[in-house]
Amino acid sequence: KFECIRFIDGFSLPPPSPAPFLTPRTERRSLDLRWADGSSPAIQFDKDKEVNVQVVLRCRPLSDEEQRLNVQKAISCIEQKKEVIVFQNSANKQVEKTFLFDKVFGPKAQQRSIYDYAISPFVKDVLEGYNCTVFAYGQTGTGKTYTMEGEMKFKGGDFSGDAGVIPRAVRHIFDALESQKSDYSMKVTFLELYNEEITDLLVSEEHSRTMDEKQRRPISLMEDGKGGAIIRGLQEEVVYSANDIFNLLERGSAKRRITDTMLNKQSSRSHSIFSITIHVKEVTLGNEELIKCGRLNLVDLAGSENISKSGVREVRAREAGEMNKSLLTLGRVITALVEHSGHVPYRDSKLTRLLRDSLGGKSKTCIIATISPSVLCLEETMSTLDYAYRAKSIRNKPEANRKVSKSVLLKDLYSEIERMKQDVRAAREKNGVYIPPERFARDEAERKAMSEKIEQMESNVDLLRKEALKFQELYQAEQEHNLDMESEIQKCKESSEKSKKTLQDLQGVYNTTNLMLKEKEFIISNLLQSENAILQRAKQMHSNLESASEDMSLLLAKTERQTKIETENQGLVLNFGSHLDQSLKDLHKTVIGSVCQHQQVLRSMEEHFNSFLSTKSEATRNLELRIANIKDVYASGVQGMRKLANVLHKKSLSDLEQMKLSISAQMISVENFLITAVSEAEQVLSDVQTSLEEQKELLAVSACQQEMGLKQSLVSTRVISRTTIDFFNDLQERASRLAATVEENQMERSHQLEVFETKFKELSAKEENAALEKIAGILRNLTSTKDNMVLAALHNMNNKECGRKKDVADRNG
Ligand SMILES: Nc1ncnc2c1ncn2[C@@H]1O[C@H](COP(=O)(O)OP(=O)(O)OP(=O)(O)O)[C@@H](O)[C@H]1O
Repeated sequence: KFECIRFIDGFSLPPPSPAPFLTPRTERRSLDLRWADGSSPAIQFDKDKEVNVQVVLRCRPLSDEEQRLNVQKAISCIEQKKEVIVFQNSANKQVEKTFLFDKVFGPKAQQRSIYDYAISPFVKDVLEGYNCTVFAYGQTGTGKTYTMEGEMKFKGGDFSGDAGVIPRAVRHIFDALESQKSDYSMKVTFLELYNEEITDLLVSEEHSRTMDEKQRRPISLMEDGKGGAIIRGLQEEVVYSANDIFNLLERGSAKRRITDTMLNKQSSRSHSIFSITIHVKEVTLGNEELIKCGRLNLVDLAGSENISKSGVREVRAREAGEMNKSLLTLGRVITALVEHSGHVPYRDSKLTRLLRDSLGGKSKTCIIATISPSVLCLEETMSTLDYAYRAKSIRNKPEANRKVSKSVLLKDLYSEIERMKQDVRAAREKNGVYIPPERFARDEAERKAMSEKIEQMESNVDLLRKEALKFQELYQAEQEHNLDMESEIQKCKESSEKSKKTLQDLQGVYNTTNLMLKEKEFIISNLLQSENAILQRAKQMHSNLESASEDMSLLLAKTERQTKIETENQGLVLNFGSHLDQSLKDLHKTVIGSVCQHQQVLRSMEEHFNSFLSTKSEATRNLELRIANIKDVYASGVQGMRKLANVLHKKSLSDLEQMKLSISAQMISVENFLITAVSEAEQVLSDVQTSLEEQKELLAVSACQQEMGLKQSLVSTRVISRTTIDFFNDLQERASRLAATVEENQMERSHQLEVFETKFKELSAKEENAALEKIAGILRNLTSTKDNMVLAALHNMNNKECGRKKDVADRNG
């Protein structure tokens, strides 16, 4: 009979089985193994020291087949920089995405390098009493089994260069123990998790055949009530040498379920966990013997695969679905750990229950993510890289297991032996009864209590299921309501878009009106300019008239008639000037009035537009605020629902009553939330409608005002143009009259000038003749005077000559 062995204090390690120095023979026993015990009284070194899960990436080379088909590579590994670059084609562009890991191994990396870097340090930690886990994760056919197991044929106890992590770790552990020269014992387990069922890979065919039905209990995973898991019925094999382990490995791995898929000829369809547990004896100063215990878990996960790509059908497709399900749970656990969510869904799959201590627990963990370089596997490669990259952020708090004194271990062992002896005695003495009555009674009581508990739990589960259904319905109703709200929001958005459009149209109308007004202003300024020019001309004409009146007054002074005409003309001109002044004043007033009117219209329109715009923007702001509020309410509602789901989940495990209370409270809160959301939505709708009504009214008023303004401006423009035309007609008439008068005056003046000219000519001719006569008289007088003077001078000169001649004659003679 195989029995479970109790552990000291709920400790997470297997029981202290005899070390080589205690039991020098191989034995096989069925054991309860405890994993991931949250309450482990382990000795804590660096209690608060958290370390990240180490993530190593390995990219395999292209297979012979892929090379033959000339498949393109989409991955580049830069080992020195610990980077992986993925080349993706998106919208005819090549996009590069880079991922950074703790270590990157390219296609040429050797099995030995990976072991030396990723696993070798764990051997020392295990011998120090730590639990360590290495697991390989990746798409089907990317080299997980190759990395973890590799070549498993051991010739003469030695392995080839292709041997993977497991055989290398085994050899390393034995070498280390030998060099330490310490006493130790070692046990191994090898299990397979297939379709959520655990199979022992170390049970030999012969052994399972000899076991009767009762003895062949299925291996079950049980809660230990402290957050850990117990694998009931898993065989532990005590080993004494590396060769023992190699033999077991060959046997176990041959039993793994493999199949031929399109991606891998020997695809593992299950997750496998190979564990080595080592007890090492340590002698303290007081000569007390302590036992250290460490465990190395080596996990080869099934391939994460795309069912259509891997080409599996029917049974295999279901199998792949199960595999993906447990991997999905693993993904959710990683996400929850990375995001520090309150609830980590370890319990959702056996795989995550087994790996609990390795992810976010007290173990030291290394993940080897494997990928293919092929461009055809890009989608799965990206998913593996994302998965592995996220896992880098998981933090574990490694703790070494408590060292147990040898005496305590022996005490436990003796009590165990005693129990077994009792069993044997009972079997011998009472034919057909295999256990002592006390134990039978105790077991019966336990069984009864358990079955009661199971019944109660089942009824609880039913109730919870019903509650969950209710909440699912509530959630669906809420989702529908949210959809309605979303469509309402969409409608609101559309109406706000329409309003924006109308506003833009109005803006356009406003712009064109502005342009028109500017044109009118331009016309008015032109009119003012022409008015100024007319005024100038009038002034000029005025000055011309003044000069003409001066001329006329001159002429009037000359003739009586001229004076009369002048007076008439002056009267006419004065009359015209006053008329002209009056007309110009009228025109000026009309123009100023029209300009004022235009300006008023413009101002009122501008004010109206400004107020309309501010109201509009206020309404839009309010609308946006309300939409944001609704979104917030919606988000908080969803968050509330999520929290509610979490709370329900937790509560369902412990206290149904409390849960009911919480459910009713939550229901009230959900109801309140719904009522608030509905009233909010109604409020928003009514607000939106009122704002739309207001906008409509504003638009109608603005249109009326614009129409009135335009009509007024049209009327005033017509008045201006009519006045201007009248004024020009009047001006033309007056100008023609003035021209006629001026012509008349000119004719009169030219006649007067002609008369004046003839008279002047006559007078001047007379004066000229008189002057000529006078000049002739003067000249005559002057000539006679000169003649007389010449005669007198000649007489004088003759006298003087006669005198000189007399003198000369006197002297001579
Ligand atoms: N780094 C590598 N170097 C050489 N060959 C490799 C490498 N990685 C994988 N291979 C080869 O690729 C094939 C598939 O590898 P393996 O069976 O280990 O993939 P797997 O990820 O375990 O797939 P599955 O999930 O289907 O079990 C094997 O023939 C293996 O020898």
